[in-house]
Amino acid sequence: MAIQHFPLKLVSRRMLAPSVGHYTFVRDDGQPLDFIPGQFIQVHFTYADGTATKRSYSLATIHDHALGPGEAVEIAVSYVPGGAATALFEGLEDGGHVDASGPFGRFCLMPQDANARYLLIATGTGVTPYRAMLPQLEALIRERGVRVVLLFGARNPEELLYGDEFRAFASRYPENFRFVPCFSRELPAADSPHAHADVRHGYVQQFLDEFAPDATGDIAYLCGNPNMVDACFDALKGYGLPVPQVRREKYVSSK
Ligand SMILES: Cc1cc2nc3c(=O)[nH]c(=O)nc-3n(C[C@H](O)[C@H](O)[C@H](O)COP(=O)(O)OP(=O)(O)OC[C@H]3O[C@@H](n4cnc5c(N)ncnc54)[C@H](O)[C@@H]3O)c2cc1C
Repeated sequence: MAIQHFPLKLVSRRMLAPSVGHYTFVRDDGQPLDFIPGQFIQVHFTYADGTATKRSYSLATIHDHALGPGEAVEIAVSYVPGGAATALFEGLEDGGHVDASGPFGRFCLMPQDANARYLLIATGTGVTPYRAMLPQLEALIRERGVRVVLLFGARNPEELLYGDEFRAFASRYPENFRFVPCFSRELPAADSPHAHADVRHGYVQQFLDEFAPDATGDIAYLCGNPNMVDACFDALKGYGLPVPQVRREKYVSSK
């Protein structure tokens, strides 16, 4: 897929969590934007001294067809205190523009994979590639009965990004899709919709053992906080998963 440079116009923004915004853009040059779920775009801007810089954002758009001109290009932006891109996104009004390029990356489901199960692991906005992948996962569940465990690390229920969507998907495919939110600080209240049997208290890497990672049947995807990605990568190697079966996307700043 050719990398392109294009303007994005902000259509709307809503808060997913106290410091995470879901931004809906459209490509504003009349061209389509195709991408493979799991890929990301880069947003280009300049620091106050005029130096050019860029930041990467995974595409969150649920991808069930190639995006035509004018169709939503969605990303989730985590606000980082003092962050340069954070300031840009916080100050952006509806109708405002950012300069973008993409799509980039290979953190994608591979058509040749014949695994029995996917272990999808994320923290924070690292869950957005898996949102984009939902239609592909649905097709794999229907076509070859693949099983999926989504281990999603958040500090508390407020930060469980797209939690309702993943829960709805899990209830549609109870035999195949397990949604396991791991709360590091605060568990949901007993009457919260997030308080289901699969909720765990702790960090995602603490719960890998429960799912018995297995080199013969599993492919793992790790996305988000670099420390989490490294910890899970080491743990999965310890279970015997070869490196090509552990795919990683670390959310590091590209200053
Ligand atoms: C492939 C890829 C995909 C990414 N996808 C997303 C995405 O979908 N959504 C998203 O929000 N981010 C994503 N990121 C991270 C994103 O590109 C930025 O790095 C992040 O938004 C911070 O940018 P900033 O300019 O606001 O902060 P910066 O100006 O880069 O950083 C300001 C300060 O905050 C620290 N910092 C930077 N990031 C974090 C953090 N996450 N937590 C705590 N402190 C931090 C820095 O070390 C620095 O001290 C992705 C990164 C990569 C490499």
